[in-house]
Amino acid sequence: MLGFIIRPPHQLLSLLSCPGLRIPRFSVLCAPLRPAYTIHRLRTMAVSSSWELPLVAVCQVTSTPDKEQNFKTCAELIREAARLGACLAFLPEAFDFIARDPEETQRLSEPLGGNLLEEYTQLARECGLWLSLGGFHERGQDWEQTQKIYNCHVILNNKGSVVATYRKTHLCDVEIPGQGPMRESNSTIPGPSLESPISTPAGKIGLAICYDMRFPELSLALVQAGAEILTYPSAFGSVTGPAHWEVLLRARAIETQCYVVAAAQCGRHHEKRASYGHSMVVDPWGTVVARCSEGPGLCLARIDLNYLQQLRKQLPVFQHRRPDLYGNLGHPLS
Ligand SMILES: O=C(O)CNC(=O)[C@H](CS)NC(=O)CCC(=O)C(=O)O
Repeated sequence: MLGFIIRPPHQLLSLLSCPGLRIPRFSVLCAPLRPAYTIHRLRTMAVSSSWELPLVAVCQVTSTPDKEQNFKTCAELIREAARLGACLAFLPEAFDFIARDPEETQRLSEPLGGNLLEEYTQLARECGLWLSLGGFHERGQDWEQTQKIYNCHVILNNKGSVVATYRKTHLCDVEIPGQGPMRESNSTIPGPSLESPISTPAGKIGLAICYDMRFPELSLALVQAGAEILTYPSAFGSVTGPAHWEVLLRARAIETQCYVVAAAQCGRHHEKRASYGHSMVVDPWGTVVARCSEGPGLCLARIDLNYLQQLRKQLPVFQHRRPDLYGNLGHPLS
């Protein structure tokens, strides 16, 4: 029987539905993987180990313009993540709201010191969880002059303190037939800098947001600065999603030899906008070790940094680069 086990401990996959009544559609359990999950559990209990690895939760939601309802849905998933033993929960880009137009985006936005972040601070404390708030519509210090926001990825520790912020540097101004135009720069100012990876109980996290995943230079800069986990909280389009989402995330994981965590928006946000879903965790080998389906819910994965180190030794691409031929793609961060 053990011959059938193809998933080593770091590749533990589990998919869970959220029991909350307010969540309209649940993630489905991925049936073919269940036997591997069970057998794997028997084996690792004998050998021990993988259950001590940090567990992370990836939350998938359908944000709407209703901020209060969005908070309730996210809070329910975060509490579920804590009950299941996660140390860190990831929320997608625009977890706070998805508005119908730039005017509504401006009106609903808040500063980092506003009420919404305060509620998340209390939630992180109450649950004892670290939170990746993947894209907050932030009124920055220049709000009065610009009337534009930043798309800000905020990391809270388990005491609720803001320990890192990254403001999306590549804005999504694209026009894809069938998807509706995206003009992020109508409401948003691009962030001025990359941020150094931040130490968390799951590993060193490099911060990015959604459309940033199309720029491998950014992921190389983050890994060269020490990232072990890359995060791409997203609200990915319903046309680009099926074609590009998984391929891009797996490519970023393979070429950087990092875990990639991508919490996604899913479903219909309002009459003009829908997102692709399929939140996932990819390991440094490029295997998708956890994924959500199309509806709201969460999935969980264990992060095995020993596996990451072992792989980087076995396949030392970072020692084989030829900056003499193409320059240093991805400069060291300060
Ligand atoms: O609008 C908000 O409130 C929050 N921001 C977003 O949802 C952004 C800009 S419209 N979406 C993306 O970057 C999708 C990228 C994408 O779909 C791709 O790269 O294919």
